[in-house]
Amino acid sequence: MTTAVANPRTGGSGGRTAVAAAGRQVVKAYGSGDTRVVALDRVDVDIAAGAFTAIMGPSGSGKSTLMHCLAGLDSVTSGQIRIGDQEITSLKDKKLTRLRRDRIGFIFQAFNLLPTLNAVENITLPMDIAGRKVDQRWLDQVVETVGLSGRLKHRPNQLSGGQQQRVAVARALAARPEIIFGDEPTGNLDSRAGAEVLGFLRRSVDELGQTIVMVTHDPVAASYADRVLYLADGRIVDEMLRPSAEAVLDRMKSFDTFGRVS
Ligand SMILES: Nc1ncnc2c1ncn2[C@@H]1O[C@H](COP(=O)(O)OP(=O)(O)OP(=O)(O)O)[C@@H](O)[C@H]1O
Repeated sequence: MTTAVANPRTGGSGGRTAVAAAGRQVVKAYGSGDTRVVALDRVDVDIAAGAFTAIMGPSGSGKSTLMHCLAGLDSVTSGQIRIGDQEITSLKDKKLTRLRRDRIGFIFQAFNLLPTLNAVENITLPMDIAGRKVDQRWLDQVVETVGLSGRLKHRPNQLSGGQQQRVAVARALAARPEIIFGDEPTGNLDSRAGAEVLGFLRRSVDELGQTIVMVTHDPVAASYADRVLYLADGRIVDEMLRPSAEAVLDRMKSFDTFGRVS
């Protein structure tokens, strides 16, 4: 597997690495006049296919906004967003909804499982809604990868938090989306359950070829990624390849110091 990546500052394609999603000169501003906040300030970014990318940065730096814009959950003020070869900023609502449904997976901090459905019904729900046939072999592989084989008939309230999050991970993987976006996907799990879920995400990249983008505050979570992008004040200010938790923590501290003295 390649972990080669593009340079977010130049927007280059990183050689032959396939790009799963890209932003060009993305600006996102909220409000107007005195209350105008520029959450993203001309961001150029390429997300490598088949790789695990973490987005980090201080609170309010624009992490969630960037993820929501890349995923087509939020509109941009100006600039372009591409999912694969599809430019999405010009798409009408209906087409965008369909693209999100068919090509993108989401894992949020709240698991968003339906309490009346068992684990496997929750996992296949998006495909059932989309009227897509479930690929049983793939489903078995995903369930095996996330270690849920013995829990498929359990409803969410019969599962631990970590198991529920694994159901949410399996739900995102099962539809074989081109790209999965996670917003603090392990944010409310204890460290052991969080490590398990991150291990599954890592395996899905290594063994299933999945592309994952994850927003996180946690250096340990970021260390599971191939590449960490650092945001500050709505700009990508740095990146780290093959990060270790210690190196990520050190980088965060240096930004912190910089932020306070500047
Ligand atoms: N709906 C909104 N209306 C107005 N301002 C917003 C809105 N959403 C976000 N912002 C502002 O945009 C900036 C970036 O917010 P964003 O949530 O992307 O940051 P973040 O890095 O994800 O923060 P955190 O780590 O605290 O979740 C912040 O200054 C925030 O106050």
